[in-house]
Amino acid sequence: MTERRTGPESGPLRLGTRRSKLAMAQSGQVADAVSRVTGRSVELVEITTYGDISRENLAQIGGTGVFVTALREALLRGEVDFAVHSLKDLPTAQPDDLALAAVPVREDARDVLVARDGLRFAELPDGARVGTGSPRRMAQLNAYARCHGMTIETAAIRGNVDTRIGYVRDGELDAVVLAAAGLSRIGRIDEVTEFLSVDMVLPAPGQGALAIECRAGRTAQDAALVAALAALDDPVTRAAVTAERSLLASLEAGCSAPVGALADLPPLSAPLERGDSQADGQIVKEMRLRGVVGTTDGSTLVQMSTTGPVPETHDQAMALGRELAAEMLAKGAAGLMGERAH
Ligand SMILES: NCc1[nH]cc(CCC(=O)O)c1CC(=O)O
Repeated sequence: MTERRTGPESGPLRLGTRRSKLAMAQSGQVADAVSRVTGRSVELVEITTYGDISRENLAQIGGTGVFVTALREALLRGEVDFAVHSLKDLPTAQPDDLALAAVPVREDARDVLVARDGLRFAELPDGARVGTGSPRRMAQLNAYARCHGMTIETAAIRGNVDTRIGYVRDGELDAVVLAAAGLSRIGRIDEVTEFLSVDMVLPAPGQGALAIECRAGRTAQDAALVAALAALDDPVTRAAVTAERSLLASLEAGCSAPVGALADLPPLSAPLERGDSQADGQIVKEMRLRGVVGTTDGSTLVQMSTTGPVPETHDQAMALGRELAAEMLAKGAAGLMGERAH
């Protein structure tokens, strides 16, 4: 932009961000991308959220939205122009006055193990203490352990990524489980001792994806920003995370419930491209949605998947999630979520 004007439409865009190292890293990356597509400079505005100051266990404070509410309030008060969230931390219901302007290309969605002595999960000794505060991770790790004759003890931890890895470095725990995307964004991906296969641990709905949120276009300026940010949207990632979150919402589970979900383009037989299949001579892109619900002790898991054409609209993506949820509920999924804290 060469023309200089005064007023909010020409000054720097203000990006509301949490202060954690992970939030600052992902906000910094998005800030660069936003300046590239809008031609405007982006200024980071630090905001403290309840999730950052509370010492309570996430499951106890309710999970959904603790990291997000303060950022949204700053948006609605007009103190910032947009915010970047880890998509997995967003409540499934989208408020009318805010727009999910872009879901950029997803990073590695997997969970990873950071263990002492370079150990993989299957190499952990009996009684190993594995840190994770996530009922979803506990359920799937405990189920894997039971299946393979291992005994592990899960320890509910929380805190930022550095703090969690610290429990392994100082010998308090044998291993911790984290999201690959988080480690990669703060430059600590080299410390991973195993990338956990999604057949072993399905990630949280939306894991590895970011959400760029701004005010819904009530004013011309807001509408212009929504339109400009759309350049950073990846339709396949958006369809995948929409289906995953629809599954979560249809299971009526909060983000701290033991629900894993992943939608991707499944590999099919050569010579077709990844994610393609042939029907009546036509190439049809397919998306596979996998879901899991379990008890945290891993004694019962309901794990199912469904495949359909890659959703082209929001409603189609929502339908994919709803359909899988209905099948999972028919197999008893609801009874496994009774451990929710609220
Ligand atoms: N629950 C906290 C949180 N929110 C997003 C990430 C990582 C980044 C992502 O999943 O996109 C993490 C840390 C973790 O689960 O290890």
